[in-house]
Amino acid sequence: MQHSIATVSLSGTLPEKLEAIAAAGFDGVEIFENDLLYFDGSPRDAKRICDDLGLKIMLFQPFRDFEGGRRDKLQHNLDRAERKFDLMQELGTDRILVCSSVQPDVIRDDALIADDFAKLAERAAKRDILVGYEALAWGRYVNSYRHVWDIVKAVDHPNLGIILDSFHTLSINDDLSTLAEIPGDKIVFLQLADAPLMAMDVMEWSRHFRCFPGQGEFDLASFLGPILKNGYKGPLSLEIFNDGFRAAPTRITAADGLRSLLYLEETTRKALESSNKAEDARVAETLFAPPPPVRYDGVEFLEFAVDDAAARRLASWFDKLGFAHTGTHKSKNVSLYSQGGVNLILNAEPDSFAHAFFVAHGPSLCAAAFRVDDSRAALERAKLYKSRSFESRVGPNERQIPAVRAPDGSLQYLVDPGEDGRTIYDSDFDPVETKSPQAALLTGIDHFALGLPAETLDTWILFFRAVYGFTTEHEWVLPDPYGLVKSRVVRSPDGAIRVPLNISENRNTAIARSVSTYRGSGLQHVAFATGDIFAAVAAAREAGLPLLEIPRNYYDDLAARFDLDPDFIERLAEANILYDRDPNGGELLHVYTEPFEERFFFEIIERHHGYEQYGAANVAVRLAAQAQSRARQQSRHAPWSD
Ligand SMILES: O=C(O)c1ccc(O)c(O)c1
Ligand SMILES: [Mg+2]
Repeated sequence: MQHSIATVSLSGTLPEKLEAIAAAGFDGVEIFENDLLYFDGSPRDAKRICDDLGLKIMLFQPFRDFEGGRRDKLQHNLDRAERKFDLMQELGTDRILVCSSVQPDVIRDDALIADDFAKLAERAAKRDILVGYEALAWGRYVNSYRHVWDIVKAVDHPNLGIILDSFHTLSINDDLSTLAEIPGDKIVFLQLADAPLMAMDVMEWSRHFRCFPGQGEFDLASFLGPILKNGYKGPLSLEIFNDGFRAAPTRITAADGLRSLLYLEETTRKALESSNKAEDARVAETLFAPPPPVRYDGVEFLEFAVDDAAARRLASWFDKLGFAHTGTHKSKNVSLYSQGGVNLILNAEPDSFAHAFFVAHGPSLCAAAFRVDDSRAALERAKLYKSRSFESRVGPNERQIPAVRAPDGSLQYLVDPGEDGRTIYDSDFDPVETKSPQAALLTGIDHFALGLPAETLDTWILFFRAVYGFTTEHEWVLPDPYGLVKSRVVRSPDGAIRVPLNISENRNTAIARSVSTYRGSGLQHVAFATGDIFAAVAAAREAGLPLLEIPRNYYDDLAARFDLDPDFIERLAEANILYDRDPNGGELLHVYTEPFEERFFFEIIERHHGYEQYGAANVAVRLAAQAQSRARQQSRHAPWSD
């Protein structure tokens, strides 16, 4: 398939957009008229730039409010079209999008509208131009592709066809069955956009909330499949109106766009293959077919970028959490801390990736490692999805672990099961004789949550969905004392890996402060699983780990909300443990530490009876407790406090 994108989808000047589109690997572009109007060159200059970049100008758009107008305006509209045809000849493009009229005086007469288009098609034929008629979901009279198709059939002219746009069809839950009637050669162009499901004015929804395939909630495969089965041979073209994309870095957005089309091809291919029909299989074969996602078995380790001083400070927190120092890297200034299958790494190696990460972000999570059953296939899939791989400098006999760059440049290692029982730690670390670690109270990494700049959330969601085949849970909007935090969890299919992604549009929320501290995205917290949270809290307290104090009022409210034994509530209160219960009776007990140097904090979590969530009901009290703790510390350290 050829890939195209409308210039309106990106930030920047027209040259910047075109350069980013070419760099991302697109075959062509839709020139959106406004981008040309504000360009300080001629249409010929724009064509020259595209030619130099190897980009084909595949469509010029939009041409508005043509059909069904006042009769004394028809000649003017036809002459207006001729002017655009002149411009298109300078651009070297032969397709124009005519979107359905939104004018209140549009004449609701299909025969009259068909006659208007017959006149336009005749003029286009003289210029070897193809006119594509697109239904805007908010079109005054014509607002469905099915109505457009009726008119196109009535006109029956070789220079008039239909333009299909997934947003205008899926946003109104239009009947898709007519798609199967439209021959591929009558589809002048195909525009694709996803969107979150929203109950709002459809024009506002379209002009501000479209997103790339895989970032929203539309079933695009059910839209694209029938179109391809009918022999559409044109490009898949993204047309995205999105306020965030208008501000985001052009090249990142363009790269996301290409990745999203590959993801759409893969999901459509799978849908076609599942029908077990020969004609569907033939179409499926033309679509992007990377190796399927591998199996993800959990987080193998988390790696922190530190310097020697921060390493000492963070190591003492690990110690208080019950971790033992179990390994020293054979050739680098890297230390391993372990407990019950949980592995944490402190990387203070100079002149390394971690060091560069530390310089940029301070003490921070610079890498996560996922246990996989086939790292080679996982890496191949990632590369086919245009992700950058990473190879670290390794010493003799040390293991090269394949890694993928996450959207923020951090690393995500892909760790195969050890061969002949040797783990990556056996090959890369010298064991450290250590105190006999107490019975491990922490047994795994339940999840690790990130704080992201608000405009990058869609990029991360598409990355995890496409590159790893992860799924997303629904969005939580959570109250911070200083604004709202939005959270969406990406997770491996069986939930062995869960990564809550948190953003905030407000300036003083915990997430906003975290993004400022890290100067970009960063670790918000790590949640360790335990089978005995009370014992884990007692041990942490004994070791002097600063736990977050939860106000007494929370526990009084708990007694009102759940029929819990009063003694149990007292135990929870005494240990500052939070509690939640889901509608199925699943229970969650969890406790938080204070943040490590105003950066990330740790959570200890005990799930019961299939509880699958993350204690969203307790986020408000956690955020308030953190804000109050911070205020207390600031007042203690305030110069006027003594
Ligand atoms: O919102 C609009 O005006 C608009 C213009 C052109 C399109 O192709 C479209 O889908 C919407
Ligand atoms: Mg459109």
